[in-house]
Amino acid sequence: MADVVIGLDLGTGGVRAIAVDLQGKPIAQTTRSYPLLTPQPGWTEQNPADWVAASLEALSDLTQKLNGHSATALGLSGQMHGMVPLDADGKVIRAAILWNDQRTGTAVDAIETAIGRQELIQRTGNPAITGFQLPKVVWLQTAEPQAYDRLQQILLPKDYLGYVLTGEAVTEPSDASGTGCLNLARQWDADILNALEIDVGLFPAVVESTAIAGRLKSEIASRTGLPAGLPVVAGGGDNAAAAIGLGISSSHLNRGSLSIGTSGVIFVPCDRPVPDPEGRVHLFCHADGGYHLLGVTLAAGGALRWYKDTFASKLAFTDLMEMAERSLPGARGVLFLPHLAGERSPYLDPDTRGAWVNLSLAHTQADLVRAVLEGVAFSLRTAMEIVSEITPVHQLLATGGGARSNTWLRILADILQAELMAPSSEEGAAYGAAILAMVGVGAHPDLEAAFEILPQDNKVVQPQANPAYEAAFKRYSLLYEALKAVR
Ligand SMILES: Nc1ncnc2c1ncn2[C@@H]1O[C@H](COP(=O)(O)OP(=O)(O)O)[C@@H](O)[C@H]1O
Ligand SMILES: O=C(CO)[C@@H](O)[C@H](O)COP(=O)(O)O
Repeated sequence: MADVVIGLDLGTGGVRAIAVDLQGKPIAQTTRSYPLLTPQPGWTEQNPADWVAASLEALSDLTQKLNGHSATALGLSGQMHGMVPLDADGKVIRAAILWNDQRTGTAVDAIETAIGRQELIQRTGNPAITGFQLPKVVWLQTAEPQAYDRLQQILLPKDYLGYVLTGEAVTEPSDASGTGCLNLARQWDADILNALEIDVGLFPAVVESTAIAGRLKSEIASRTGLPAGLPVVAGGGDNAAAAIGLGISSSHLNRGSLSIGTSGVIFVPCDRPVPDPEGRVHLFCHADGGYHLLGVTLAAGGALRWYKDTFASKLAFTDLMEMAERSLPGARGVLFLPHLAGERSPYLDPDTRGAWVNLSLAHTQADLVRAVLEGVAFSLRTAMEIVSEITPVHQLLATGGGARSNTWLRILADILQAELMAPSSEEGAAYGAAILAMVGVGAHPDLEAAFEILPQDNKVVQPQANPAYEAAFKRYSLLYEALKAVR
């Protein structure tokens, strides 16, 4: 039977593992979920042990579905910006703090005071941002000094999993650039770290995204059914990996991606590092050696999951989509500000919160849930307008759990006024991780060659003009400032 390559994405809601043959065809996939911990308002954490258990279960389950195919490599992707603190024995010191945690506002102020906002943007592409890893390290220094004193290594979520799988601790530029202390030359910025009295030795070596990070340990092989010594490729942060899986690279400009995961993301590749001077959207390294801009809505799919868990726990996401169809474009006047976890683009405000406005006795659940879908789209349109000031984008390939819904894709296309292309099978970042691994082990000579095997059967959603959305977007754009007064 043919060889396959495995891609594993350590997402926020759970892990997805996929086996892909060398012609790009998905052969099997598995998922496992794990809990999101919120020990205090605005805090989000996960236990790395839960990631490891779920990943090993998913890999073992996947191995049993290979039907004679043999795995020849494993590529990694995962949620960005998390902090996994390890002691001298490589043991986890405390729960991981995640990308959408908002406890580090004071640390952000301290970093910008020490370095300067514009200096940070010029060096790293971004200002200090609460969800990034560096503010978490600064927070640990003062809030948990005993833990900080034990610190010997700081890893990102997917890189911690790679460390467990191979014993090697490395990272790669697309994820590392989301820490806030990797400079645009793809090196840890010693000046920034020295100014904050943080030892640069705490951070792992940076290898290329297609580099072999290590080889599967025999104890992991016995627990998963994968071969000992299997090459594990460094991979990419979830958005860069998802973009690679869609063939989005710095050598094909004006074609970006739209991811509706827990977060909502507009990803636009660029061939040179041009930051937003106000830092309203991110500039990160891409997994192809180039760069990309990223507009982020922190609670996108996460806002819909919140709605489901809070108001409709017995319904499936598909039921909620049908419900939204029973309302009208513009949600019959109801607006939703999706700032349930604070917000990144464009406000960089950890303290902003979500809201429904313009409710009346005539409104129904259908209007409320549609307003959530439209509010996420309005938020992403705000980010896309900023990204387009720097590099125009005409086409977006859609990925993430939300891209499974034709209802949400239609709303997104009409509000973003962009042509959306959705792959027939929504594999997301895990698929891109498999593509990176194929290049890493030489199954394809480079990414351009690997892009030739990507599925082309995308569903196209052309934007339709809708005055209701244009009027609603004008009102939506006033909400953030209007609601500041009532916090
Ligand atoms: N059938 C669906 N229709 C609409 N939205 C969906 C559907 N399935 C999942 N979602 C949305 O996708 C989100 C999960 O997307 P995913 O890419 O798996 O997230 P993550 O990588 O953050 O774990 C869910 O929170 C939900 O909001
Ligand atoms: O913070 C960002 C990007 O800057 C998020 O994209 C996280 O990487 C989480 O991704 P999802 O779990 O929402 O896919």
